Amino acid sequence: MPDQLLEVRDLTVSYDTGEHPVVAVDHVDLDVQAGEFVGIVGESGCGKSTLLFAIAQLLSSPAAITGGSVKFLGQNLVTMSEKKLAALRWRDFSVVMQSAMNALNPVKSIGAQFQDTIMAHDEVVDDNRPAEVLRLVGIDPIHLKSYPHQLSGGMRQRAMIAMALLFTPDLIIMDEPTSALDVVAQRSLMVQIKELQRKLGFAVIFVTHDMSLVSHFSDKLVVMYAGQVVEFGDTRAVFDHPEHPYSEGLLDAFPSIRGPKVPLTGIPGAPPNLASPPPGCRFQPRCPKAFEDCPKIEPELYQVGAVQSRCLLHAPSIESAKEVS
Ligand SMILES: Nc1ncnc2c1ncn2[C@@H]1O[C@H](COP(=O)(O)OP(=O)(O)OP(=O)(O)O)[C@@H](O)[C@H]1O
Repeated sequence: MPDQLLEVRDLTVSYDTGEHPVVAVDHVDLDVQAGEFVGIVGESGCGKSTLLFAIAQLLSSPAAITGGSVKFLGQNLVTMSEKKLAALRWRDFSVVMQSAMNALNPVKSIGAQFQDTIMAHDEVVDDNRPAEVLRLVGIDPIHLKSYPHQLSGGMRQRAMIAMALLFTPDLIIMDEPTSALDVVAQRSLMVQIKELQRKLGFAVIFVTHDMSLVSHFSDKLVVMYAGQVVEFGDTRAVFDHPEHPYSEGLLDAFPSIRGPKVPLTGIPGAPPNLASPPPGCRFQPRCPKAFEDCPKIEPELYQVGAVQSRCLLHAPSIESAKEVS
């Protein structure tokens, strides 16, 4: 398998809401290598879920991809027929969304739902595979006969992850899979996802609000703000030395579990309305480091050491940034 699994380029998604379309994903680039764990963080409404849905080609009206490409193992999913996509989904990449109760069919047993997924693909699957994947996520295969309501919230999320593993995909896309669980169940599910990832070698794209989860589990970190990637790099590098003032604000807004106790400082104000984002840098109205050029120039992602940051403070020169803008 080639190292480069996913290559997202210039991806733009709009919600057509009439006069002013909401551009929820704005020219996003993202690379995921085989076996990598990529976390995506950002405040509510910054476009994280829309980005995941766009990557998986699961958007529905009024949302639509208005530009860019999503190459998975070299094939552009944006222009692919629904039939080809259906063959790839679950087999080569799978998706686990926020609430398993909504994703699972309440009137079918877990086993029947696994069979439906298997039947939808022309793959030969060992009869024992459903039991095997349930065991992998720590559920007794006896529960193949159970209905979703007979399982706890944590077990339902595990069952969804088991389903996502049926064909041992190369990539699993997860949208806050642990958010409905209590903190202890969250952590144990994350540890299990990480162990499975190490064992089976799949890559993960993981959206969360929880900075402590990404700090422990993801290799790479994407920080989104107002539909754009504002910082990208190795998780450790971003946590140790955030280069974008928004990342800094996000990190300062979360308590450190083991570090010294420091007062938490939130980010003042609220994210902008994406139908009419502020001019220049989208974060400038809330940014403690904003200066006079920030409302005038749209920053690009600039390389700063090992990370990329969309902040004019990192532009090689304001003159060159002006030219691009
Ligand atoms: N059906 C819709 N019509 C119009 N705008 C929408 C619609 N759904 C989402 N949006 C807008 O798209 C933007 C991105 O939403 P999205 O759900 O992707 O953000 P998010 O970062 O995943 O938020 P959360 O963390 O709360 O799940 C938001 O500003 C939201 O207002």
